[in-house]
Amino acid sequence: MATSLTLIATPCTAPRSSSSFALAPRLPPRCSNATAARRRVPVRGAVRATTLQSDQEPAGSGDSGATTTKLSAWTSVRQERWEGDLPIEGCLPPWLNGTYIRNGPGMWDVGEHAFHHLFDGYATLVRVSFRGGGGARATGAHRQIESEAYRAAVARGRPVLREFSHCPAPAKSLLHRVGDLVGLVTGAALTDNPNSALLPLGDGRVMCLTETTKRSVLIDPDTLETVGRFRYTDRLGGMVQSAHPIVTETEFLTLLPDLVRPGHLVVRMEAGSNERKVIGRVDCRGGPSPGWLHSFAATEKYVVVPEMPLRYSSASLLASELAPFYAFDWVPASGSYMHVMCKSTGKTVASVEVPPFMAIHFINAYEEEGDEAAVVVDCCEHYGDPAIIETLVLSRLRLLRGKDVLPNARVGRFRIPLDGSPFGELETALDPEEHGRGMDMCSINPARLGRKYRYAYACGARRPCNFPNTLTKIDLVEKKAKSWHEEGSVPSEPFFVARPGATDEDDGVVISIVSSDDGEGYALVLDATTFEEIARVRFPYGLPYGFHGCWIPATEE
Ligand SMILES: CC(=O)/C=C/C=C(C)/C=C/C1=C(C)CCCC1(C)C
Ligand SMILES: CC(/C=C/C=O)=C\C=C\C=O
Ligand SMILES: [Fe+2]
Repeated sequence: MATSLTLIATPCTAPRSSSSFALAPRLPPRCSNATAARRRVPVRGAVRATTLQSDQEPAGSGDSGATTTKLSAWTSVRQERWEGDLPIEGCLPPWLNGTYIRNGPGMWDVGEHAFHHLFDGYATLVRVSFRGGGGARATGAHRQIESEAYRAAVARGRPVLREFSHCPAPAKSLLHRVGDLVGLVTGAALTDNPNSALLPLGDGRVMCLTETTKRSVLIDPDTLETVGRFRYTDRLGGMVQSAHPIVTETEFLTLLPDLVRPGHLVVRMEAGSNERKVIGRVDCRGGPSPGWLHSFAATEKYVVVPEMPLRYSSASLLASELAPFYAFDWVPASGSYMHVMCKSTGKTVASVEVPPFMAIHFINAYEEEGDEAAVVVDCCEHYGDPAIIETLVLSRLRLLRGKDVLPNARVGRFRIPLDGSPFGELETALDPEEHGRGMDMCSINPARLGRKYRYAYACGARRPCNFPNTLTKIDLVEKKAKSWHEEGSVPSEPFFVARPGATDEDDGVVISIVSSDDGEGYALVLDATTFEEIARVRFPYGLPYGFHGCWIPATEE
């Protein structure tokens, strides 16, 4: 593991104590916001880079009521590559040995171009490696993923490929227009910006991907370097995929939406292989194209394929124009469905109509046996309303801090009967007031994947707010939630890491990266049982928001 500077951490101090030092980054970060000034603040002999107030923020808009904000969550923190030792406040558990990496957008500006939507940002990795116990230490790193989309944008000073909310202007010459058309039909004009999932595969490789099938990349989890392309040896084709394959030690399961003949291929790839094999195909029931499928769920025996009324817009993709929801149309009359495919036979064993739903992230699913055999599927459900997509527009995130404009969300629980009934149920798993009616960016104990489970960790809301601002532990049995909140701070997905040898479902820690109101960035470690803070590990500068994390346990030394 490369580290650039000497350690000045003071392990096992009280949480939030400031008895440790920030270190100078190898390259000082630059805030891309042209109006933001920067200064270097000496901290006990070391230096800390701080983003000063951006005038994009209206006075008095912070949810702390302050007139200024230094929050870095929605700013491009320009950091091609940074590595360093990180001071620890609090006490890391002795067993916490390994690397947490988070992927997400983090660079929303290139040249003169400023992206419009949270999902557009170029993929940015942030790593914290922990060694707990007596000689506790933590090291950090921050690096851009070198996708084709990112490299081309940096070279040309503007985005070149289609991103989530951005379509490049059509070419001027006839010859180039023909080139554009070929790019649209083949999918070559789409981004490969892999800012969604970060997947340690069963064979040790670490993959980053987005929803286009164009290119997924492999990264080095120590240096965060982009080491190459993940090349599939099959010829399954297609333009889009789920951003959240379900990965275990032995396999990689994913869904490939078919935009031509509306349906989904359910595919599996064995650990160590580069070849996806088709398990089966599910036809869509509503039209005119498959529902957006950012994630899905699976039980031990079945794969659950969701079909919601926010549907891919083929016209938007072929004409390189934005649809009402960027690449999607909201078609409520087309209905909502859930399909269940048996993993071993590829047969669809249930296909039911369900109440209208809107879900980006599925939490988990499990089988219920007996006379009323069913598949239970949980998701972060936005009350069948696609408004959440618009909530994630960057100007709204920056300008509406402290305004109560975050749409309500809940833990939606589907019950899909396996007896041939035509309808499935959708209920609210616990009173949404328990988590402030905000709910997204979830994780569970991976040992409970596809099995009956009790706890989910997610971002909830302390209102008023325009974005989820708490970390919440949901108890689906007691129907209660415990929350962590810090005024004005934006925490990212709480990621559960089990204590080695644990048998209780919540025996472990939860890690999140927080961008705080005072411009700081730190990794927060909560005790997953009590949901109390046990440590924070500070970066010497503020960090941008990010989506999803992963954990790579240290190998024995
Ligand atoms: C990060 C996240 O939650 C979602 C990202 C989705 C992306 C980048 C979607 C990209 C797409 C295009 C650029 C055009 C084709 C359709 C679609 C896959 C939505
Ligand atoms: C950040 C987010 C939704 C927040 C809703 O409250 C969705 C991110 C999706 C990418 O993985
Ligand atoms: Fe996601």
